Amino acid sequence: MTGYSSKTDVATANGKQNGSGNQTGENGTKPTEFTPQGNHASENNIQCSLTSDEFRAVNLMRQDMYPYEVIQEIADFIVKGSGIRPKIGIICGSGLGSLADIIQNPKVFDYEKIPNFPVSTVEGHAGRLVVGTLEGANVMAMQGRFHFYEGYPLAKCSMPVRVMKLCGVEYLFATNAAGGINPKYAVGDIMLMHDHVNMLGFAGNSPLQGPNDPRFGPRFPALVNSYNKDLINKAIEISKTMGIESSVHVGVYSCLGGPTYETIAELKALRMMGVDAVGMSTVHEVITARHCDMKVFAFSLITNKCATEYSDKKDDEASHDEVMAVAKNRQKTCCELVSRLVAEIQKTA
Ligand SMILES: O=P(O)(O)O[C@@H]1C[C@H](O)[C@@H](CO)O1
Ligand code: HPA
Repeated sequence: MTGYSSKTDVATANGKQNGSGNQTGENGTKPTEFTPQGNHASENNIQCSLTSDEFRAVNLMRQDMYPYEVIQEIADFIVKGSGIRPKIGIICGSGLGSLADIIQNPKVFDYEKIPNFPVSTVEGHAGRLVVGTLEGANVMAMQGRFHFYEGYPLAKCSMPVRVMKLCGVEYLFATNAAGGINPKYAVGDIMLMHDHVNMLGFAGNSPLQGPNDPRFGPRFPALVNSYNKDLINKAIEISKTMGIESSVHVGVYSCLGGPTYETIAELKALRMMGVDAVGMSTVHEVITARHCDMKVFAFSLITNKCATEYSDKKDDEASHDEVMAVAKNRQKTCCELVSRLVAEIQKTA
């Protein structure tokens, strides 16, 4: 979806561009001259030619303030609807939706049916919330996450983490597909995240921007020790028992805004900064989870190798098809790692 603009460049709700401001939309509705209050269009006396429905659609997508009470309502809807108070929340990365398929006695909520919930727009993100049990533990999993490049503000991308918190979740498992920058990483390896570089944060964007509600957490949360060391160590032990320790690493992830994959110069810069894997998600979810004091475990499945030198090889180009194919190939291993770690948590509970 594009933002609204002047009359010569009208954005429509389905993302198509019309040539002039005063035509009839595809659904036969004639755009009304709609001047939203308090935005730059009205301040500069530029008329906005969206229909009121279109304006509402844009506004809904851009909405980033979710008051505590709204989050509470969503959480109540899920807890009542499932009859379960989950302890562990799982976010499935691109192509890793099968992490939710292993949940037993699942109660499934399509995102469209959850009040005030965004919808998934990316291939490999089904758009369902699955609540049930795994290894005897109550869990909820997002089969589909929200990304900044989809047009959602960061606070909206990570709003479901707060929903998890108010459902009772204490542990967040965030997973993602990522490009491997560390030359030692191979496609199909797993990187346990022990830190991140928040590139969107460098640019002044945070899911915690705006008024702080202390019922969630402090105004200025610390982020050192964000990634729970006990869980990382447990995962390393599990990888040994699975016989995959040589393809499991501990490293630093960085999130860029996407949807473009990175240039060689960007990848070189990230490597110099100590980044091992790069993606387009997770960091804002981790920030939101740490803000409300959840324990975080996160890993990247390395779905492609990132070139940090110039060459003519077509192989160097990342593609979402490749990302999805590798994730599909490695889903069994990822599921086993997650199940075993959940079992460990459940054992010590
Ligand atoms: O949701 P994740 O971070 O796993 O997905 C990655 C980043 C983009 O959404 C997509 C690019 O292929 O995969
Ligand atoms: N870059 C950014 N995001 C990604 C990549 C990548 O190479 N692979 C999977 N998600």
